[in-house]
Amino acid sequence: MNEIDHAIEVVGLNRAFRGRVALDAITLHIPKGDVFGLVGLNGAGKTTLIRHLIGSLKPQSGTVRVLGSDPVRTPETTLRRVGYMTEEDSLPKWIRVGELIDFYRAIYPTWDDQYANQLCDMFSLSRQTHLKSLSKGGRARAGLLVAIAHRPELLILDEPSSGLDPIARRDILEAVIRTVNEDGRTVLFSSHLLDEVDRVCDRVALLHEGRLKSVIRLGDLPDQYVEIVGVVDSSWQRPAETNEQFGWYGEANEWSVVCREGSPPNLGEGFRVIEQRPVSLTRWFAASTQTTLLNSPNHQEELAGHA
Ligand SMILES: Nc1ncnc2c1ncn2[C@@H]1O[C@H](COP(=O)(O)OP(=O)(O)OP(=O)(O)O)[C@@H](O)[C@H]1O
Repeated sequence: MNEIDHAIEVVGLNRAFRGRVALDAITLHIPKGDVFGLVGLNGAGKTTLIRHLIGSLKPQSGTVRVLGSDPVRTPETTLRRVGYMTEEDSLPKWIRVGELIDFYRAIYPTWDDQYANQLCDMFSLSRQTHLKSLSKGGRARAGLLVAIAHRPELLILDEPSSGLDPIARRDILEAVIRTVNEDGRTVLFSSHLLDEVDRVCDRVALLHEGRLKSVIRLGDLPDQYVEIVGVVDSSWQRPAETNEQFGWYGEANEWSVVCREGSPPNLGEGFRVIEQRPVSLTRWFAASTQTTLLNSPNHQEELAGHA
């Protein structure tokens, strides 16, 4: 693919904070028109990557192109074509919804008044309401409104669901899908809520400890991976993890492992297969980040949090 086909092109991006690596040689191409998910455990580097995309961090090495341009060198022209919403409740609380809309309207030449009004109705927002009198979820809706009412070519959502109830989350997802469906726009969606990611994304990138561990097309997950579940006897020793077979998970005498389809698994002596099942995004995520999960005393809670 050439440059024109990608909304985001990151090549060899490195970033360290005070000598500590946060992004390690990230190379990632996100095709135009995709709804693209970014997942990873806390501290994996998702927000740091996104901050490079919106030009708030300059690459220490490597290159970042957003809609074909460098967001650090040409922020005005690049960022006008981008919508961005962060997990932080960062909008000024003293402002009214209407004033917030007028402010963003002045920035973006492509602002769509009719669409903004529709979004106000959809998100039950009144222009007169002060942001401080809205709930956290209400302010998140206002943040989403001003991120998408200029119909950006690329919408970047960093944990847009934090603080939202499930109904509000659905609103956000529907708005995301609507935005994308129009004219092949691109969405980059960072989230810990894997069921949401599963529902809306075409492709998912997994960041792990600052590295890009995998990029998968969600539709390919059932064809590419299988989970093998079995019971083990006392002689069984857990085989080493490989690129083809990873994410051993279990306790006592019942264990499972995620395997790439087509590669014969090495399950070890004393493992009796009781089931083969498709791999869910949550299980794939847990398997791919297994080192951390197994090492963490709270790995069950982490799994539950990502379910
Ligand atoms: N401004 C900063 N100064 C120092 N360290 C930072 C800074 N920003 C991020 N980091 C570190 O970089 C690493 C990646 O952080 P980042 O916020 O990108 O992770 P994340 O995947 O977005 O995490 P979360 O899911 O918790 O939001 C972490 O170790 C974090 O502590």
